[in-house]
Amino acid sequence: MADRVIAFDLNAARVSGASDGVLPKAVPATPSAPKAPGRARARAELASAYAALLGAQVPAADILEQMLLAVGEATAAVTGAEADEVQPEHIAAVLRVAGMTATVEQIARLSPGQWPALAQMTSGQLVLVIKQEAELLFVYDKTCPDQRAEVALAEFAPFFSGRIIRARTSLRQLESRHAPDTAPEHWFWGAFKAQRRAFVEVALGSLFANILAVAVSMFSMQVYDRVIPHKSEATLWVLALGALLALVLEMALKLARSGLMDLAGRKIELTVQGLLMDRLLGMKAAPGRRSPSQLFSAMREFSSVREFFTASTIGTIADIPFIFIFLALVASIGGNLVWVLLAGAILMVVPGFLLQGKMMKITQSTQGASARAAKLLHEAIYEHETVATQRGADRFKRVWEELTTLSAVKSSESRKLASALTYWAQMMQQATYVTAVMVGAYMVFEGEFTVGAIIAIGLLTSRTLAPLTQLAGTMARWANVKAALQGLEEIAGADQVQAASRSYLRAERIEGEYELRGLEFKYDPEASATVDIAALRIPPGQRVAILGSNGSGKSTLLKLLAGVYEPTAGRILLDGVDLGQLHPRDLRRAVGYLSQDVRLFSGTLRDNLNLTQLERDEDRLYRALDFAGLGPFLRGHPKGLDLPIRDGGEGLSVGQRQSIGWARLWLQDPTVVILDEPTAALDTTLETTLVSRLETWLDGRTAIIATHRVPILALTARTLILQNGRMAVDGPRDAVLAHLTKAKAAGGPK
Ligand SMILES: Nc1ncnc2c1ncn2[C@@H]1O[C@H](COP(=O)(O)OP(=O)(O)OP(=O)(O)O)[C@@H](O)[C@H]1O
Repeated sequence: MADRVIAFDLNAARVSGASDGVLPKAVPATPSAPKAPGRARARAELASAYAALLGAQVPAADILEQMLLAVGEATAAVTGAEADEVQPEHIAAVLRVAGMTATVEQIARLSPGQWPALAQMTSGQLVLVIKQEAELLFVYDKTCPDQRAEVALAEFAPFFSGRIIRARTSLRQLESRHAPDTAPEHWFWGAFKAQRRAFVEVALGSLFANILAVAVSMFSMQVYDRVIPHKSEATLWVLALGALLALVLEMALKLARSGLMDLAGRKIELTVQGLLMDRLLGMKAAPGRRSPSQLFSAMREFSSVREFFTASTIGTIADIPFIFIFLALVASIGGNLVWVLLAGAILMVVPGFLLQGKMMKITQSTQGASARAAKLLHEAIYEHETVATQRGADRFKRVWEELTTLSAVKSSESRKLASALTYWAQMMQQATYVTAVMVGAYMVFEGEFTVGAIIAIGLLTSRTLAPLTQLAGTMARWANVKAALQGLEEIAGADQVQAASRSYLRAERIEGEYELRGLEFKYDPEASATVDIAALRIPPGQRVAILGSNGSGKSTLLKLLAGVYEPTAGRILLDGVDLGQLHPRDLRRAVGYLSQDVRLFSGTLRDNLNLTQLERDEDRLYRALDFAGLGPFLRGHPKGLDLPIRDGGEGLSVGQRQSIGWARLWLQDPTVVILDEPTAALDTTLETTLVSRLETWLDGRTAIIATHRVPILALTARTLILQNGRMAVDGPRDAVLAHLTKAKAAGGPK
């Protein structure tokens, strides 16, 4: 054991490398201890090794990001002290995000059943203990040939704090690993399934509430048939008290039931809303997808789904099965009279079923018109300047009036139909009552029936049919909800950048070698290809400029290379791996994309720079701004990084926005940079300064730049020219430029 390297401080530079089998002295962790910048990363590597031991492949870079997020949430303050803030609780939280179940535990003594786990030493260091055999511990040590070292328990114990982070593979993870073909739960009804326990309780509550509800009709029957003829006051009181008690119990049960339903409804709503937002954010930017305004209004329509599935609807549905209990009761009291009720019940709901198609049509046109109106409103507000200066107000007003008229007419049609259905159901309920009493009266004439029985049946009729009146109202709203669900279904079922059902290749580091094979991309399947490149190779670290006239396909090609769009045909390989195979997280980390139009979001400038929320170092944010040429402006600004960015991303000039794009790119520090006209909005002074900084910053990075600017061209070594999406020229920059100048001088095509 003399030659092993003890890994007790794999994650802290200060004592790692203790060599001769003697345990490092415990270093008390003091708040003033010097910062260890690599420590958070080392902890992430250790957690990644632990996850791998449990069969989950989670790159350290992912864990590091999650860790910084967890630390950020915990401290809520943005400071530079990233390293020492990573506590076992944060690591456990990160392992949970990776899909495991993880806890931090205090253990009294070391026993084999506890491992593998991360053990915290008295110095605060973490050690990955793989297993325990007799008096030996096997600990992870990446410097050993088989990545493990043996340590005697007696050597380990004095430095062990007693705290461990223990993770286990969750059932969900086991399922996805070993039974990946199981059909995933439906995005909406699946959330209901998860609440089935609550629904069983609701059904039980409904059963008892409905049984108790019979009490009033039984009370009336007894009073008319027994109490009144015998004038027995005592019985009257007993019966009345019994009926009152039943009513109070029924109310208590219904209250409890609606509380349960509210809780379940809230949980369902939160799950579904979270899932929809995940799907929306994770959606592939595929051409032909629903337009942003359609997506926007589909999401807004969720409110009608939420309103529908409130306690009252669920209560109505829960009461429906008990109609049969009441009918059985009526049959036992009134015999054939039950057919009257049954016929009434059917007549009450049939129109609701028959008119569903018509309701659906009206709903679709109402929703279509209101979605278009919402889009128009959005444009009128956000593009107000263009509308005003280009004298577009009249057109906007005309379209607005058309849409609002259509939507008003259609929604009033739908309201009329809904009220007609409800009134019909109410009328049928009353008509059934009248018929039942009439038939009952004939039965009294025949001597088959008592007066009490008629009273009881009258009450039971109202009771039996009441849920159906509510059902008619519910059915009138169902078309609306169904249309909303269909819109949301498209969001929930949209192709995702990271599909849950497949596994991706993980790449800790991407060098940046591109290879295009038979690449083709079409926005419109009917039209010719916007990009069509048979073969192209870009070695790692090369700087390539892409030239071409407007609409030649430069931006589209860059989006394809950045993985924003997927090729319609052919392949794009990055470091020999198809872009579609690479894990989206690794791709996004390694490939920086600066689009032509840099977008800002409402919040502060800090929020806009730190979209990942991983940046905890204010100094780094300022250095990024310095790189992008915005440093002096913001240092002189009274609000600095807290400069508010208004709704719609207003608050900075177009050039400043492009600088923000550069600052974001600098913070991301990617190995591949894809830039679309990256200095088009910058003034020449800033462009020159930036280009001089890029000389060194671009070193070792693959850069693919669409540009018309000479200073940027000077940074590149190779020039590609696109013509109608095809590669017209590909060669060394100077040769291509010389050729272009000659062709221009000769008056030929550019
Ligand atoms: N989202 C889109 N949907 C449909 N067609 C599009 C879309 N974006 C671009 N196009 C079409 O694809 C073609 C190439 O556009 P692209 O933006 O790639 O050109 P570009 O070379 O970058 O032009 P520019 O120099 O003006 O930025 C154009 O004819 C354009 O009409």
